[in-house]
Amino acid sequence: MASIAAAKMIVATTRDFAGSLTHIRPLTCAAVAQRLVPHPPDLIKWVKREGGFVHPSLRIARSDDSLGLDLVSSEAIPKGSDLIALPHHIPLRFGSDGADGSHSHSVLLDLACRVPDELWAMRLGLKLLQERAKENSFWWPYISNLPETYSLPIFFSGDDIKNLQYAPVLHQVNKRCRFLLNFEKEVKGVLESLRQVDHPFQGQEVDASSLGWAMSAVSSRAFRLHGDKDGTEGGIPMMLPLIDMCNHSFSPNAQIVQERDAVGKEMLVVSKAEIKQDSPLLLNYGCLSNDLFLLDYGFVMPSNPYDCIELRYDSALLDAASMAAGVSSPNFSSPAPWQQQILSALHLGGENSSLKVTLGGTELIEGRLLAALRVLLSSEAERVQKHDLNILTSISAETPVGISTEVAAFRTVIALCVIALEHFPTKIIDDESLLKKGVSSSTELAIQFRMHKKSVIIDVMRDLTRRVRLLSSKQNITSQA
Ligand SMILES: C[S@@+](CC[C@H](N)C(=O)[O-])C[C@H]1O[C@@H](n2cnc3c(N)ncnc32)[C@H](O)[C@@H]1O
Repeated sequence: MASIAAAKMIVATTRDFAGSLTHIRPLTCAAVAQRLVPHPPDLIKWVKREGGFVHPSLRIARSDDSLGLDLVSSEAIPKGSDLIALPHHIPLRFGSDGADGSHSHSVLLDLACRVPDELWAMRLGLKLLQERAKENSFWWPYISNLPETYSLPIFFSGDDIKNLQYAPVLHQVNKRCRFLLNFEKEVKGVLESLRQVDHPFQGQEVDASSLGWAMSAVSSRAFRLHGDKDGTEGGIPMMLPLIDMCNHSFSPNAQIVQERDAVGKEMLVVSKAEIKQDSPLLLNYGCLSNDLFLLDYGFVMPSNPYDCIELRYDSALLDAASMAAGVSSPNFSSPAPWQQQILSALHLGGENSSLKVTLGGTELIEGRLLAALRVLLSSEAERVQKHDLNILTSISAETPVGISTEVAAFRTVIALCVIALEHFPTKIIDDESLLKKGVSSSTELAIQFRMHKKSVIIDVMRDLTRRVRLLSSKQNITSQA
């Protein structure tokens, strides 16, 4: 696969690049938590010098849980306290300090326009690379404190990409690697004919590894907050120096708020619970699946309530699963016209269909899949048609088309889970013994990722088995009465 070769190439050249754009000090040692330079300037002092506020008991420290660096409080801080305030000129945005009408800025804009929307991090990454290359960049005290390398899967070896064992994420990794290789060519094509004065990267070479570094720095650290014109530009990505030293938790003790001051927006971090002495400040990066945590941030969350597995709605697969579950003559492949109509309304058939469905996460069974199962496993058109889609898609709507159809639907999903588990080349027990043997950090991350995916499937099976038992006993009581 070209993409895996790309990933290997990126791994091989990341360090070379880190040296090539470091104009202030050479990369002779990466001992200080592998930051871009060995002894970067004090970020807290820089923020204060620039007019920001940093709570006096905060300091940057090496995380106790090996999560890189974090921000720790040396004393207890009450709930509702201001912790950090960044004046509007400190965040690094695509437009910051660059909309100067210069040719180099329009070259940067032209390159940014070639990046697909879904890879928005690369756009801000171009700005970050520009500032990294610029001598006397205002943001150098921040940039020099960024990690030198990232644990995102685009930097994994080919074997570790395969070790993920999960097709939707393998697909995404390959897509991103392919993009970086193609974009390298495009960027080189644009830059080769430029005069030094128009060159957005001060004449320095940019390749797939430097682009990958910048894209990863942004995807793992940028926050998508409102722009200057409230509401109209929601979700503008910005890098927030110092604030981005906070690690992630689903039970955060701090949150970001934006406040308007005389000159623009101020970014504030306030405590949303008491910060205990010697505890890290924790922000919630979002209610994300492990796919996104891995692809964008390079870590996975154990017992992640938002993690799920993706499946394709495939009638032949559903027929097979249903038969394996003991459902007699399922007709997913040959729905009646009234069933076909509901499938179209669910976008699981006909034009504009979107066949990706999920299991696990907060929904247990994606509503569209549940509705399709309820509809296709029932032969009672009238009974089904009297419900609207809100009811048919809701797992908390109790057996809207009857207990036996509900049981058949849940059994079919359990069989789907068995099929999904069989697709993984290893079992959790094999993964555990691999981890015990000791493996590289990227192999460990890949193995943890696939173990969590398998746990999601097993949890769905457990939950549905419990529901089937409950429904079956209800059915027995009703038939005995
Ligand atoms: C915004 S930065 C936080 C500061 C970072 N620890 C550092 O050393 O610069 C996000 C990165 O921190 C790490 N991280 C944050 N929260 C984590 C968590 N809950 N588990 C594992 N790694 C985490 C990941 O490497 C992630 O890409």
